[in-house]
Amino acid sequence: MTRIAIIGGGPAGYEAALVAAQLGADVTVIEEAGAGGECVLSDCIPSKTFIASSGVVTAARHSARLGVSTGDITVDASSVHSRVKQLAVAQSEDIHAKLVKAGVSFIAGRAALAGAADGHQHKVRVAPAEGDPHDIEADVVLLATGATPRVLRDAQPDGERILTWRQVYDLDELPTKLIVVGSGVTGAEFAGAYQAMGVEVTLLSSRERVMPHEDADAAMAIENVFRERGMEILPKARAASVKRDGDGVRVELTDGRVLEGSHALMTVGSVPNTADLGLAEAGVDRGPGGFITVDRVSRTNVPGVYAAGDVTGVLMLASVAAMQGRIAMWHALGEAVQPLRLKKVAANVFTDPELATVGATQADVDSGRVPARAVMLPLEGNARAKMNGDTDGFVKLFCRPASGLVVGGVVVAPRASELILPIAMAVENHLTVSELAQTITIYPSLSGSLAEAARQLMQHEFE
Ligand SMILES: Cc1cc2nc3c(=O)[nH]c(=O)nc-3n(C[C@H](O)[C@H](O)[C@H](O)COP(=O)(O)OP(=O)(O)OC[C@H]3O[C@@H](n4cnc5c(N)ncnc54)[C@H](O)[C@@H]3O)c2cc1C
Ligand SMILES: NC(=O)c1ccc[n+]([C@@H]2O[C@H](COP(=O)([O-])OP(=O)(O)OC[C@H]3O[C@@H](n4cnc5c(N)ncnc54)[C@H](O)[C@@H]3O)[C@@H](O)[C@H]2O)c1
Repeated sequence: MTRIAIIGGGPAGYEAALVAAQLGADVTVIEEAGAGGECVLSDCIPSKTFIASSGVVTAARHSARLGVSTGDITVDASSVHSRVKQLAVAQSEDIHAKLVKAGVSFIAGRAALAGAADGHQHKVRVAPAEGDPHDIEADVVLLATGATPRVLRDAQPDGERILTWRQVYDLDELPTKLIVVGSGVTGAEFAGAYQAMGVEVTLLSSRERVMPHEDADAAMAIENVFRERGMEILPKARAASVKRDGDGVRVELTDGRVLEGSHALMTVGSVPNTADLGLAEAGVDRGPGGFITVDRVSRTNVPGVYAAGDVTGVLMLASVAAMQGRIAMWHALGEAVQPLRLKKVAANVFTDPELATVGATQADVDSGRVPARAVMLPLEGNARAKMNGDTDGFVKLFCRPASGLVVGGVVVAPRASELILPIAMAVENHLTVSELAQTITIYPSLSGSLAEAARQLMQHEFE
């Protein structure tokens, strides 16, 4: 029986463990924080639970537009935070139970590679939360240790006023004036959620616009909604330092500007968890930013040692982490396996409205990397969007110029995370715009705009 040791029990680690157990391997997962990892306990699940509460506030605030008055809206921060924490713990317990049921040995504690491999044998040093440190032997090791919020030298989080996204749920009350430092996906999601909850928010964007890695039209659409709702967004604003100042914070920008707020939320990216993992001693290579270098079947340079998830920095999404972990196990256990394909990964930003993408991007098309035609339809023309009072957003579809094959799309809309699936399926299954257009959609529905975009792209074929 192949012995597999998995260090880290987030989506990369636990999904790998389930696949390996299903294939009859002897699997041990060593995890420090709890089953499900930081994804479940402090990052993805808690932030989306928090955002679910903020969405209720937004709906209530906008209800008057639909002729419904709800009276005063109050947010009880401790109830919101305890719901966030309870849901995360419950999810972690579910995952733990699933692992145990699958026959996986789960050790709460830390682990590291214990030196170079002896032939095909790897040693993993385990420091359990309870009990004595010991070594276990494994034929295959998966490193799935995730990443940690990046800390700027002059902006040390104190857990009270200067916060990482993992610390916000410990506050007794919501901030009164929050400065969000960093406008990547994490910064944008939290800035939007806090603003919805009635917090005065200033969002610092080190670039020209928020979410510089996302579709420019989509990011600008979200930025416009944020501004309309009263958020202050400072472009080209890079924080040089964030200091505690009495009952508040003082943020100094690199251009000398100074901002004051009640709290600062640091969302300036993540660094891989590779410290004390024994990588150098075991000869495992790391690349730029310290991320573990892997190929498309999750192999490191050391035979028998795989890595998956945020610690590889490939694409920091739970879905990708899970797939990298599964691929590692399929490969290690001799199953037929398709190398990781990043071009077809659907992703979603949980702002209001949401921003979902899949496949080719506008940047691919503009640069000529992907020859494609595009159509963008604002939701202002969609009957259902008008009824719901949700017209901020659009759908955008890309297809091959001659064949009409759907190669990608962008949706900015309420629940774009659900609306992206038809485009993702079209991209995955090589459907054409004609095939998409000939699908009868619900009337009235937001998905009707997808079919309409496809119809418009069909028309171009004949021009
Ligand atoms: C605020 C936020 C929101 C996000 N929202 C989404 C989202 O909506 N959708 C999405 O797809 N992705 C989202 N992501 C990204 C997603 O959370 C990560 O891509 C995912 O957590 C990666 O999984 P992982 O298994 O690599 O790492 P993790 O989930 O971080 O798990 C790794 C685990 O390894 C443990 N560990 C580290 N070192 C050791 C050691 N030496 N021994 C034992 N255990 C160790 C850690 O404690 C951790 O629990 C979000 C990220 C952030 C920051
Ligand atoms: N919904 C989701 O799926 C979701 C949610 C959150 C995060 N994630 C993933 O996590 C990964 C990381 O995203 P992220 O937003 O945490 O990090 P990021 O690295 O993408 O963004 C951090 C931003 O902070 C800026 N920054 C850095 N130093 C700064 C300073 N001193 N002052 C002002 N700005 C500064 C950077 O320029 C960058 O734009 C992404 O790959 C993302 O997809 C996914």
